[in-house]
Amino acid sequence: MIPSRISSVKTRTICHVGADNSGKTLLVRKYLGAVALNNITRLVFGKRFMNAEGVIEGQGLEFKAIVSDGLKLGASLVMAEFIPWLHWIYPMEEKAFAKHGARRDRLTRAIMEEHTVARQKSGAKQHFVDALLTLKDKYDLSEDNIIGLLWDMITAGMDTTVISVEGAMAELIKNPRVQQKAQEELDRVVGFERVVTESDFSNLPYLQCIVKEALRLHPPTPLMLPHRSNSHVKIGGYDIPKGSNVHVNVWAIFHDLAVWNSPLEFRPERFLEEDVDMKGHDFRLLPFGAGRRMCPGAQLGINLVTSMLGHLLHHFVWTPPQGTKPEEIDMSENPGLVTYMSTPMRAVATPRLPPELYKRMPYEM
Ligand code: HEM
Repeated sequence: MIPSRISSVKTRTICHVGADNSGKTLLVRKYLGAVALNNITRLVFGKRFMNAEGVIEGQGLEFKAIVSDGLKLGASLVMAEFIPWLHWIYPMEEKAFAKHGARRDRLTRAIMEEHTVARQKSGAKQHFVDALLTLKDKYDLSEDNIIGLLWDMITAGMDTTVISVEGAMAELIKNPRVQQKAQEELDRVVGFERVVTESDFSNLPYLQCIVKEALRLHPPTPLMLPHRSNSHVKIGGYDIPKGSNVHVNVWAIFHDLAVWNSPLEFRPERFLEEDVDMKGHDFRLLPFGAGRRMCPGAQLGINLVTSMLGHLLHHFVWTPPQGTKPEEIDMSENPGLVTYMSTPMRAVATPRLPPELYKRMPYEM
């Protein structure tokens, strides 16, 4: 269960892009990564590791190094698991895992201790770490359980949102008609005197369709996460022995001509014509999986992606770098458990709102 404040995070993506970058070619992923990092660490730990100038210091550097090591180690584990004879290539892996785990636990325990002291002084806060520490006795959670849960949220919530927004932005630059239609909706609903907030989402149906269409065309986890069968089953005529690792190829379903009209076309209107659920009830669109191991951060993920896209589109007109045509944007993807675009997207952001709306805003922790 995710505490309500966690599901109502505000993403000030604009603070990271800024009006002073007008006309410059930006590496969009760099800014999205900074927003995702700050969002997730605020939700989980109640901390921003990156300051207003985009500089990461102290605990933040340690945090970033741990995330990056975890991803590298995770990737090698998957390879060795699928091709057992490759195990010999990774002789140090167990030691590396133990070292990584110890480093991660040290940092997390220090942060947990800070929260325990703060809670004793001024009562419970609503960050995920506080929620878990408060529920520790009720649900018999060990410290290791809590550390595991905290890091599940971090690793699962960061790349997925960045990939979704980068894919959507690439499509919006390739399809200026869609970008303009979204901006017209934002101008109508939000106007020119304030920024988008979460309470606007229900009045922005076209923006919501863009989020769905982006997750359909560019699902961040195209094979979902691996599941292991706990008994022998037969599905669609195939025997799946007990203990098999099973991947569901949602990418194939989302691009299937038998399921979607013109599946390769980025056309958010398809979801205005037919409202397709994407939270596990309609098997045509399962970017978050389905069933009891479905993504527990689905609604949070949707809100984060909607908020980031809403801010980016409301504040800026997005075009390809000078001398590049929209159709030249490389949309190929790197294979992996999460699939980033092979070539990080570059784009030019031109401000479209009054200057005061680009100022940094104070935030509450
Ligand atoms: C657009 C964003 C996101 C997408 C597309 C996404 C997608 C997924 C998918 C496909 C799975 C595996 C489901 C399965 O295999 O059945 C998953 C699992 C998970 N997701 Fe997400 N996710 C997103 C954002 C988030 C966020 C923001 C969080 C939390 C902060 C989160 C936390 C998790 C966790 C903890 C799991 C593992 C659940 C388990 O093993 O039972 N996700 N996600």
